[in-house]
Amino acid sequence: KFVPPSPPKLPILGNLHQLGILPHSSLRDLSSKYGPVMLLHLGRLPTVVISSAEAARMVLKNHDLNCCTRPSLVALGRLSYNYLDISFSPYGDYWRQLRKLCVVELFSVKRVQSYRFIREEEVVSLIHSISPFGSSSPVNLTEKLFSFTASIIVRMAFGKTFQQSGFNNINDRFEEMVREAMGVLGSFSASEYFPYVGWIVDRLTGLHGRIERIFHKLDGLFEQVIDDHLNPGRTRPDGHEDIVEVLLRIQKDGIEFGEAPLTKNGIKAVIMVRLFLAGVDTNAATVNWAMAELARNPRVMKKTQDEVRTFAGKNGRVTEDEIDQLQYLKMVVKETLRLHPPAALLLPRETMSYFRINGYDIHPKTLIQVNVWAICRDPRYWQNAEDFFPERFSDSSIDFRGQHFQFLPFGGGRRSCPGMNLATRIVELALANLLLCFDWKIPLGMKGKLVIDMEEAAGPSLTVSKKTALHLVPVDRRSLEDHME
Ligand code: HEM
Repeated sequence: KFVPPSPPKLPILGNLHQLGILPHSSLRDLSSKYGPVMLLHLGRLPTVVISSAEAARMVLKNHDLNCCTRPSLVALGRLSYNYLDISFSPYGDYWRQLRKLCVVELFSVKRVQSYRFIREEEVVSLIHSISPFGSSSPVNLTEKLFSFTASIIVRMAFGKTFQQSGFNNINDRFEEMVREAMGVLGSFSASEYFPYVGWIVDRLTGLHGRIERIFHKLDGLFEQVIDDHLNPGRTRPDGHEDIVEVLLRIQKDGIEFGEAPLTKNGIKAVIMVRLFLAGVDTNAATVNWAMAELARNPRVMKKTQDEVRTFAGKNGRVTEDEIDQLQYLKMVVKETLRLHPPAALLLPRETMSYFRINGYDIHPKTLIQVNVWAICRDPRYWQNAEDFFPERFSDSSIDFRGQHFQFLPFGGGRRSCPGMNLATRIVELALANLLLCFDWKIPLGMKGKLVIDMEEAAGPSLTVSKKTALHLVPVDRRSLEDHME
């Protein structure tokens, strides 16, 4: 028997106490001692943590089929209507059908292209919201970016903004709802880890109540949206088939998902988990980290701005057509995803059958976490790994499409992210326009210094975000130019 190395564990808790407040970082430290294939016991759950590109290749390529199901975790189960969503559904016919739906319908090149006008309109609103009159006080970019990505996803999914849908009150609470949901999804639920008694702990810590509360809030919203779509007098403000419409059409066509047509809960699960919980926060966090890195790296900021201002934005805005000219900006996005992959440990997988990695036995029903955050900062693959240096991608074929195992911000294999194209379009467009329209300054901090805190937010969440909101001072280029004329 060849069991992967494990750190010493406590009775009952196993290694849970060693995860710390930033599990990806604690796991990197542990793996430097116990190796790239390490076995932890999270309560009763055996978990293999992968921390090298070679081992990631084994898991996501060579043995992808052995470990491409997802574990049935409590919070994931509730928020995905009992695993009816694509990301958390077990591997099988239902998942395969949903995955096909994503590739062919929801995130196909054509569909993503058809929502281009939404992204371009929302980027204009973002720019207006930052500086309508060229004022130069600090803005909370984190907040603005969240509203920006949320508006895009809401319009793609529902065909309308919250205001147009008559849900004015939702807009303000939406960020809170998404954060709450991401929090419970990333929480360690005791029911998972401790058989028989775990559920009592979850009730005592309030996790059970939090899951139920957030589930009902979001469920009520989606119920209203679906009813609204079923109203025969409904008009399309955006003039395009939105995602709820696509899902209702597929349901009506009676296409089988597993053994039955898509149910209403299935529709809600797809909108809930995939669009809202994965589409909003990940994109917002990426643009936010990119702006934070640029603000503290003036050389890179200037070089990116020069490129954007030379090759794009002749009409005052960068359009999606122009993005392909912006090769350096694309490297900036890659470098951001390398240092700050929003899903630091990917989404958990579970093994379905026995296999071996590096000579170690991996048994069925083992949780697999790939620490892409650690791999992306590993000096064995990256020179000056902690530095923000986009040029490292200039003469390199490395990309994030799942074939380069040292760089997997979107995962790899069968369960890799199908929203990758949409995500990169949103991120690149936002960044290009923020850099075209404004120069950015760091506000003076409490101690009179120009500093940006790059700490990661502790606590449970599926997305690694910046701990403190990013405040920057926008200097409106157009007002500067007007002033000079
Ligand atoms: C910067 C933005 C994003 C990042 C970094 C990201 C990253 C990821 C990662 C790491 C996974 C898990 C891969 C694995 O387990 O191997 C994933 C899964 C997934 N992502 Fe994304 N994602 C992003 C944006 C989006 C968007 C915008 C959508 C759609 C609106 C989306 C849809 C999905 C879906 C459906 C899955 C589940 C796939 C499955 O289990 O079969 N993602 N994503």
